[in-house]
Amino acid sequence: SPTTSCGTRNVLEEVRPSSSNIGTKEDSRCESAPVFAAGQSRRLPKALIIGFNKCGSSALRSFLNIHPDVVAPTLEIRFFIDHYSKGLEWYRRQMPPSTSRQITIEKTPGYIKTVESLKRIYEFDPDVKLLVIVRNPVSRLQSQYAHHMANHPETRAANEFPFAAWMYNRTVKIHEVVEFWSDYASYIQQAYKIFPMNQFLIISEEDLEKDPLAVVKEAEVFLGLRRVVTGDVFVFNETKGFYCFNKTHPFFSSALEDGELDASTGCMIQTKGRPHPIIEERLLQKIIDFSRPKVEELFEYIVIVVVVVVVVVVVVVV
Ligand SMILES: Nc1ncnc2c1ncn2[C@@H]1O[C@H](COP(=O)(O)OS(=O)(=O)O)[C@@H](OP(=O)(O)O)[C@H]1O
Repeated sequence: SPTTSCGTRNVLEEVRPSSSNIGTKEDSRCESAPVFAAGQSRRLPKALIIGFNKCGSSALRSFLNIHPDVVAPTLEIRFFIDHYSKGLEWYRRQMPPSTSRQITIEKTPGYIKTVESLKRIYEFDPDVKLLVIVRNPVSRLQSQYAHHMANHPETRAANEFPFAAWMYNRTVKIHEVVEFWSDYASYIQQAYKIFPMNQFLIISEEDLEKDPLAVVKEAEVFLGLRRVVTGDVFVFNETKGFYCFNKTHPFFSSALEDGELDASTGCMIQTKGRPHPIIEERLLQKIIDFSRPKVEELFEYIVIVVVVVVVVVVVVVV
């Protein structure tokens, strides 16, 4: 392994900042004089996964990262939200090394949430490609609940906090909770006001879950990558209940750099793909009813955008 200023750790260990060392003295010392493999350096992202959390954003990053022409830091760097004042050089230093043939993709689902971070991204690179992943609001709420319970084991042990209690035990009304977690449309509209529509790829978690190959192939075209990912890269894991990487595939070695991947199974780590709670019928119907207008708004908006793009293409061609 190449030697770095941090000692004898290899290049990949050296470039994976942990949440505890981002921006710390040790981190900058390690990055001040790295020795990379021939032709490698840290490069700023050409594409960003800007939304949405609990929608499969990590699996999307990890599945794109298997492409030989893609590198991606595992951590959410949150540069355009929390670290902007540290400057672009700091941001660049958080990236893994890449060759000139590779593109860097960074994932921070919170970027889509504020106009300020979107404007900063535009200033950073008006041509940057933007990936957005959305999900059925019911599953997104179940995922958020599972996340909450995993982070509050004391309530889980007491078994006193079922999904319904989590939904109702708040200062805001349940319809507001549902609307908040189903509102993809207004954030996407907000982003469309800053970037041209052709810079977005909107993906659904359901598609990623059912057919990761189709999503990765779509992304290859969108990102201008070589079309090299084939069906044998992914394999459905019955125990996990999700598609995972085929550990015998030659591309798997690049997936191993991903800190959210379980190398022994080829699947995403345990915190990705937790069991979801069963929702009692009446509450489920309420969630569906409250979320439907938001989802319809999203679909109407996406359809309008598709029609506009088709009309523009036809006009240009004619
Ligand atoms: N292949 C594969 N493997 C594992 N998990 C998968 C996969 N595809 C999609 N998902 C779904 O990703 C959900 C987690 O979403 P995020 O990564 O966006 O969550 S986070 O916001 O970063 O915490 C996660 O939600 P939970 O099931 O609630 O854990 C998964 O349902």
